[in-house]
Amino acid sequence: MGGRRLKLRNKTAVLIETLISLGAQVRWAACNIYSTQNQIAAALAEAGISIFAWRNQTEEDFWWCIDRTLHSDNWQPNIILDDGGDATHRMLSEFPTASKYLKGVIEQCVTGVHRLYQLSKLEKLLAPAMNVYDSVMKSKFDSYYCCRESIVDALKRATDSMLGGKQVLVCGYGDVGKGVSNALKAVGCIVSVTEIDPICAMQACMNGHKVVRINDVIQSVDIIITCTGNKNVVTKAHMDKAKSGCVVCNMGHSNNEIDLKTLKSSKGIKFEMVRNNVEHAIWPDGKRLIVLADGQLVNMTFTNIPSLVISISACTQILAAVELYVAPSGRYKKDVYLLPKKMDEYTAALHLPIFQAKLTELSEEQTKYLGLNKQGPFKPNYYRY
Ligand SMILES: NC(=O)c1ccc[n+]([C@@H]2O[C@H](COP(=O)([O-])OP(=O)(O)OC[C@H]3O[C@@H](n4cnc5c(N)ncnc54)[C@H](O)[C@@H]3O)[C@@H](O)[C@H]2O)c1
Repeated sequence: MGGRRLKLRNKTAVLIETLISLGAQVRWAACNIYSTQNQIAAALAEAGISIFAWRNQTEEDFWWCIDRTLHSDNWQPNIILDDGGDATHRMLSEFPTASKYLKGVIEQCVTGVHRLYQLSKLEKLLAPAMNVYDSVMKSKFDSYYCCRESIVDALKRATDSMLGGKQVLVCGYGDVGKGVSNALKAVGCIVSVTEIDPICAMQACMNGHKVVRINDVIQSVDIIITCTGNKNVVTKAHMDKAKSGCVVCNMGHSNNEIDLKTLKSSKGIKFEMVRNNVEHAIWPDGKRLIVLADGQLVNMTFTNIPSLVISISACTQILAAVELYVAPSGRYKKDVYLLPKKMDEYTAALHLPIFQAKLTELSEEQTKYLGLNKQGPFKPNYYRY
């Protein structure tokens, strides 16, 4: 099957193209294809990849798509590349016998990673699992560097408004929140941050952001962006208090960081679509909030991921998949592993030539002095980049 080229460069396309070029058979299920994914779905279909996804899926549709991907027509996947853990959990609950063919699970999202560690604690993992979300290259590029650039682009495309001088509330100051806050500050926004973790809160202070509680500032902010990976961070009660014209959007993986479900089922609040993926929520007194992308990832909805980030993510995931697939039995148990440090470094090294970057080589003397191998790994697993 190798060698087929897809016409489009998106994360899924590059991942799937590389997998098929390695001889893998691939099935893809997605939850609610975003507008930017329409073309990619068409390209995948054209290339003969089985896709189970469409827009405006119901919950039932979503599980049907995952089931077709996991177990139908004598299809037995031996590697799951998951994004959120739904496929992994479905395999466990619905098709435990099919999982005997499973050599590994690769998880790329923080929510899915949490779920993997929970399964591991209960000794319920079906196969060795690799947490690529926390690999340095994946997390820094997908979460920090990419979000730092794409939030400005997404807000501009969605609202066509000036960002300078706007009061922005960023909920969560992990890698995504850091990228978002720092980018918006750089274009002149006045950024406040909410955090539950004192270390991240201190980091926000050190970068010049005010650390606040949502209730204390909600009445005055112009833009609210959730980046927590948590649920109901912005509630209906918060939105009741927000000022008219406030933009509400989410950068986290799940669409429940903003409680739009309650808002949409509230009597008296009307929703009006003003353009693709931009809605007004209208209160009986005429107040309007601008809700972007129906609470889904705002950057993914309005912009495309840069090819460098795609390449790094795909590279990390493929290396993890190959490692679990070819590992001799016994190397990995039914547990959750981080990507071996050497592979993280290898991913970085492969991308350095793009920037004409030249690494310094350790001398023999320095190698001995630091107690390292000349070819790496250059840092211990606990090193914080
Ligand atoms: N939009 C994108 O392109 C993109 C890219 C990567 C990750 N993500 C998603 O963004 C989310 C955040 O990712 P991350 O890597 O920054 O995770 P992270 O765990 O590093 O950061 C999340 C932060 O939110 C804080 N938090 C949790 N609950 C909170 C609450 N109620 N109020 C305030 N702060 C709270 C946590 O303490 C943490 O510091 C995840 O859902 C992730 O999947 C999105």
